[in-house]
Amino acid sequence: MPEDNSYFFEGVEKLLEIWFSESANNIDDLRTIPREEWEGLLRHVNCEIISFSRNTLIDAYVLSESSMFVSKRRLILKTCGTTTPLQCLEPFLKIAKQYGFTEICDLFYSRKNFTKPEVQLSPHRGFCEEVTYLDSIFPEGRSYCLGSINQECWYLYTFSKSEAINIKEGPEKADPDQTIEILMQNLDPNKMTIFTKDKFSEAHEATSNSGIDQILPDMDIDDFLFEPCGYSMNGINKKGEYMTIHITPEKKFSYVSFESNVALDNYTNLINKVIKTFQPAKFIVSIFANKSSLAYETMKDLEIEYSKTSSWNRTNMQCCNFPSYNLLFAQYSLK
Ligand SMILES: C[S@+](CC[C@H](N)C(=O)[O-])C[C@H]1O[C@@H](n2cnc3c(N)ncnc32)[C@H](O)[C@@H]1O
Repeated sequence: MPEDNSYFFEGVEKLLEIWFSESANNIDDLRTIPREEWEGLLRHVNCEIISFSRNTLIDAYVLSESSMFVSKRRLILKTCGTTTPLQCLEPFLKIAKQYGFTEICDLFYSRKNFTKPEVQLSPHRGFCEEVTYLDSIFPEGRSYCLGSINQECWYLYTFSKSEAINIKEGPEKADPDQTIEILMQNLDPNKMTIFTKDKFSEAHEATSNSGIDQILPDMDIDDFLFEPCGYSMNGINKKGEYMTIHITPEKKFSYVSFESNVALDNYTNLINKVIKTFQPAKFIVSIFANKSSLAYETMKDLEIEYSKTSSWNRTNMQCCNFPSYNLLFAQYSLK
């Protein structure tokens, strides 16, 4: 790993998820947007495609800074470092329109607080700047901060068409949707050496040695090991679900993120598996579920309060009810 004392990499990602309403003819598909268009959009973000995988339901891109997933009417763009994902929003909406998608039904932009906000580029130099930028496109959008504003927190901006037109019950027949994110910091240095070129020359060796391939075993994995260290993977399964893991192993600013939209009625086992695999000293969990999701009812009672004999302290827990989604946010640190 780099010995240079001044080197810093911001592992914390900016996560943008956009859902379009079904197009007029019902057959338009974001996956028909050609690769050159995506490459052009990613130039606005300051990152590039380094690997690609797909199945019949989802296209998955590993990026130089994290990942992008494209399905029929949903885009997920997750980028770390000093990337500028909001810079591609307007050009993307223009391109999506040319491919039949004129109306956004849900938009989520979220991120944890940065370790070094001062190195970020506009419009990401602070959450207020990000909100001002998003509000200029979505005057009906709303912004939130969960956790502690003066310590660790997680920012969220949402826009929902049902909210904008004041339909209190939300969309009647939305596709089931849920997303779990686990953002981990201060990781076990021994575990982190797995994600260096000193230890393994091939990404698949790091994937199997760490146990990443056992977290959700039905996923087809596309993985990448950076020089001299750093790791990214996308997994996709036949149901069109995805998982993605990104690892910044450097001891001074270690960070790992796990994200998936796998449908489960209870996420406790998955959270336990992820935590065991990476052994962080602190982490936050967020779970979104819409009304059609298996998780919608159960997540309110989700018991991610580890037993008294475990080594985890839950330092925060908040639940929010949005018009069409429930959100659970919890923060843990070692006792
Ligand atoms: C892109 S990866 C994963 C980032 C992810 N957001 C995370 O969870 O940390 C970042 C790690 O790869 C390393 N790295 C090495 N070469 C890189 C490159 N060309 N671009 C981005 N990161 C690189 C960084 O130092 C860092 O440890």
